[in-house]
Amino acid sequence: MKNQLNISLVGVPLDYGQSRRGVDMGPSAIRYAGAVARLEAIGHQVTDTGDIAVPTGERVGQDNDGLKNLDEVTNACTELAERVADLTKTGQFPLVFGGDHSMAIGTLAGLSEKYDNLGVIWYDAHADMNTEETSPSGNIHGMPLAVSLGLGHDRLVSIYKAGQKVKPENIVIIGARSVDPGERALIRELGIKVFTMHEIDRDGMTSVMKQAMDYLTSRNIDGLHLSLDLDGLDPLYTPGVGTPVPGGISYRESHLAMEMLQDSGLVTSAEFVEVNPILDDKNATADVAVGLIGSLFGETLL
Ligand SMILES: NC(=[NH2+])NCCC[C@H](N)C(=O)O
Ligand SMILES: [Mn+2]
Ligand SMILES: [Mn+2]
Repeated sequence: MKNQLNISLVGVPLDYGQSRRGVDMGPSAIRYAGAVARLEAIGHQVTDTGDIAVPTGERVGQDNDGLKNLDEVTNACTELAERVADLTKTGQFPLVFGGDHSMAIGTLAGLSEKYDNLGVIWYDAHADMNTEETSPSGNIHGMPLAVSLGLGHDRLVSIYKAGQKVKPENIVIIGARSVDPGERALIRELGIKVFTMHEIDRDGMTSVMKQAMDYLTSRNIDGLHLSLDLDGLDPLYTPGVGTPVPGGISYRESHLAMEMLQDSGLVTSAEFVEVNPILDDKNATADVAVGLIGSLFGETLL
């Protein structure tokens, strides 16, 4: 992605994957923070394809099999998968704004249309690898990585097409510091590569990103998706998230990570999720998201 890209934005105003209202306004907040102008200033061609349809108004969702709002999440992810698949077919770079992280089920399903061996960087305080059996909350935003591995409720696993969308050995989690017991067991069982805050503290972000990218290129990935949950950063920098966890990645480390991804030329799609303007401090979290987008897409200081 060194060169000028054709970037297509997709908004996913989805808050049904968790219990705190307001994250449905994330895509607007990121747009208001100037995402399009920032990308155009770098020289990219940007098309905003608008938002995925999500029911608004008083919450209508219901629990099914221990999953909150299964219908609403399934419907939104199905539409998103189709939109993302279409964009990859026409050579567009899909850049998706959320919305709660359950939307990644749709993004990854759509990407599986083009990529047989997709790499995924999951930048997050959480592993998002619960299933309805292990989830402490029933919130689907804690499950998208498990679902994309083919694990979890059949209706979620069969969104867009049946089965696994991403291989366990092609995933790298960065920034983890809140992992549930069932997720820990699954990480061990599948041998998922995780750089927790411990490795970031001990080795530094430069080394962690080098290791992550060396690992992924050794898997011969045919594309790389960045799924960036704003709660991966310390809530000091990104207070507008529904599940903040202290002791997170710093602002500087995050910019460095984005710059290293840009330099690698590996990234073929990205999503920025969990921006909740109601919980935010004067759109600070969306501002950080747009700054990181700038670094990811080639903005330089000089
Ligand atoms: N995308 C997120 N913010 N996920 C938070 C998940 C929290 C917790 N592990 C759960 O399953 O409910
Ligand atoms: Mn998270
Ligand atoms: Mn997440």
